[in-house]
Amino acid sequence: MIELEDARMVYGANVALDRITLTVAPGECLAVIGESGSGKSTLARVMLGQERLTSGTFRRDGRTRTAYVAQDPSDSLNPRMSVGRIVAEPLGGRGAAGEPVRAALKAVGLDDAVLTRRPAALSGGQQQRVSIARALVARPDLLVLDEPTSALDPSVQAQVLQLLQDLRAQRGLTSLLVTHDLPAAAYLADRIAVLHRGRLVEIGPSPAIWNDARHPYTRALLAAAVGDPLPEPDPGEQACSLGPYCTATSAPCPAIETAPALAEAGAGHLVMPSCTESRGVS
Ligand SMILES: Nc1ncnc2c1ncn2[C@@H]1O[C@H](COP(=O)(O)OP(=O)(O)OP(=O)(O)O)[C@@H](O)[C@H]1O
Repeated sequence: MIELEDARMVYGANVALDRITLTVAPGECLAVIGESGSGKSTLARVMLGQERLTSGTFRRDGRTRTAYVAQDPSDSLNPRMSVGRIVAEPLGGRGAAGEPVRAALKAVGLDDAVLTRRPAALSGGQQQRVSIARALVARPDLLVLDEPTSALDPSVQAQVLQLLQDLRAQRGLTSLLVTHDLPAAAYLADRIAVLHRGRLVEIGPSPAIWNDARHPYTRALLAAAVGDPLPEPDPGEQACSLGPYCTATSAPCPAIETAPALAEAGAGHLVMPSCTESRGVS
């Protein structure tokens, strides 16, 4: 179990994470979605143990092995190294043509012919498969995927998502998927956490978020994902400034600043209160 409790990360005047409480259960894929600047990458770095929280608690077993798949394989793969050496990196660079490397390549659908090739000789989809093989080779306990398909052609994105889904099923991987791609999150993840300006505004099982999103910000993300116009605000349910239709006169909406943090509860579907609820207006 990996847990964040009341986590805050502050960089100067920027609050990247604000009172985040959530868990990732063994074998679970938790997706974290939100726009650019919402705090997703910061959360990923904390989960990888690369950064310490400003306040709050991060708990995971000290022996947890983590691995990371970056957004753009052309940036993350060393162009001067062979595929075999790249995949062997987490093993200390040993065994570039050894069995673990071959097995990792096989698991991502690549054969031994790629072992001696340089990344530039491969397609974008094959390069991302190489970075997934590198992440898997040392059998991590937690895999962090940062926008793993967004640098790929749309036709290849579906194949890589399918691969990740197959790997989850075969290996029972525990993973954190960071993305702004809500359909990808709904496809791959068991649960989705929605971040806005560092705050957790909604969290729940993927089908609940996809079919029954409650927070106006999540609804706006969904509408954008499927190319619909933004949903009309419901006058009976006033949004907060985190949604597109808050009528608060100051931004960010003071109601949101003081809204209680969501205390994530297992498989439950939790939503940050709207403005009116937060202000106690009936
Ligand atoms: N090292 C840092 N120093 C200063 N500010 C930072 C740092 N890292 C993140 N931030 C700020 O924290 C906030 C959250 O950034 P973060 O990169 O986590 O968001 P994100 O959702 O991952 O965005 P993107 O999708 O663009 O990567 C932003 O306001 C960002 O400018």
